[in-house]
Amino acid sequence: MPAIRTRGLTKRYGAGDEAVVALEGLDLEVAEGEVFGFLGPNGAGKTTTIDLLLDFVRPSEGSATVLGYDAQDETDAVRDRVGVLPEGFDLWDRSSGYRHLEFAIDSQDGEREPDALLERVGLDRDDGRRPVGDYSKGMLQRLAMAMALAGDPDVLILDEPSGGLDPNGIRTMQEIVREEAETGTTVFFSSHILGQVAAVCDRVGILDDGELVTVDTIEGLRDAAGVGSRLVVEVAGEPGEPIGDLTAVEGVTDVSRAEDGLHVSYTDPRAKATVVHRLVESDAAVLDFDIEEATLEDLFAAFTGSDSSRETDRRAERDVRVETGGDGPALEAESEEVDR
Ligand SMILES: Nc1ncnc2c1ncn2[C@@H]1O[C@H](COP(=O)(O)OP(=O)(O)OP(=O)(O)O)[C@@H](O)[C@H]1O
Repeated sequence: MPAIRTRGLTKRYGAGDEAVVALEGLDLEVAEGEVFGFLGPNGAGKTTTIDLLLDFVRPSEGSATVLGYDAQDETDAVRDRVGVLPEGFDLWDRSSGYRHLEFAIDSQDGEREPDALLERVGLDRDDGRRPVGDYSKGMLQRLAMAMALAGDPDVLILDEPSGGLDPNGIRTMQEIVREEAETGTTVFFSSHILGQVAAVCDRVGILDDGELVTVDTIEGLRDAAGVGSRLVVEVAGEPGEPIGDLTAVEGVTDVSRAEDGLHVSYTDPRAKATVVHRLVESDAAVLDFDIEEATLEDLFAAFTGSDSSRETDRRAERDVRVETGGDGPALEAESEEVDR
């Protein structure tokens, strides 16, 4: 039995000429225990899909089940088993984080301890005792994650979970997703940030303008779209190795010269080491190199033909790497700002 199954799920807001088609004939299956990334730009229909799964809105057509329960007819059974971190949420400003968690645990018949949940999301005891009106955006997001976990859910639905989180917060969130998945929880992770989805998801569905464009693994998507990553190598002098020879390296798809250095595109990450090694062996001195990951925009451009802001996005990612001296979550945090 799939954890989530939709058939022809369609949602139109409004009627007649004014109608907005938020979701069009969604057929989707998410397996139990899977971490599924639901990717799409603003307005693609991600939140609408989640609202339909939880019966916050009614479909115009089609159906959905969660853990075998009908989303419209067996809503309580669905909500009892699902933990949700919604995109926008209201909390009681004067109540503490601890109180919110007590309430969330009670209302979901959970057995987890508020302090253990606070610790899990990186909020300490003192934070937990403060009114949430005093919390920063990132702290609120951490608390919302803890509330989603309060009932020990079988399905965890996260709608843009990284909003307001700093790099550490993003790392914590990713760790929680992995830990939950290890215990068999299905995670439905909605985001418009490819890097975050790629870091934790088994498979990804791309939604564009209410329609599911494709479902695949991240690697499968890159292969299918022919969108690889790029190595930018800053060299002093001319590389002795003719450019043509680098294109012969397995996994390399393209090599070109640009102002900031040699651009080597590849679909197989193992190609990087060979390329750098060959350049070092050549007469050129390798001064620096950088890896630019394919972005969500690249994948969208490949799958939907939509416009791409690849260069802006890539430059921003590179700047962050330089500032932080790191990669991974820091890069993702900045990409988020650029994307938003
Ligand atoms: N209550 C509503 N009334 C009218 N239109 C709506 C309503 N809710 C959503 N929409 C429209 O449906 C479409 C899909 O919106 P949705 O919020 O599902 O997208 P999303 O992928 O979650 O976007 P974001 O990443 O910005 O949250 C958008 O065109 C949006 O304007």
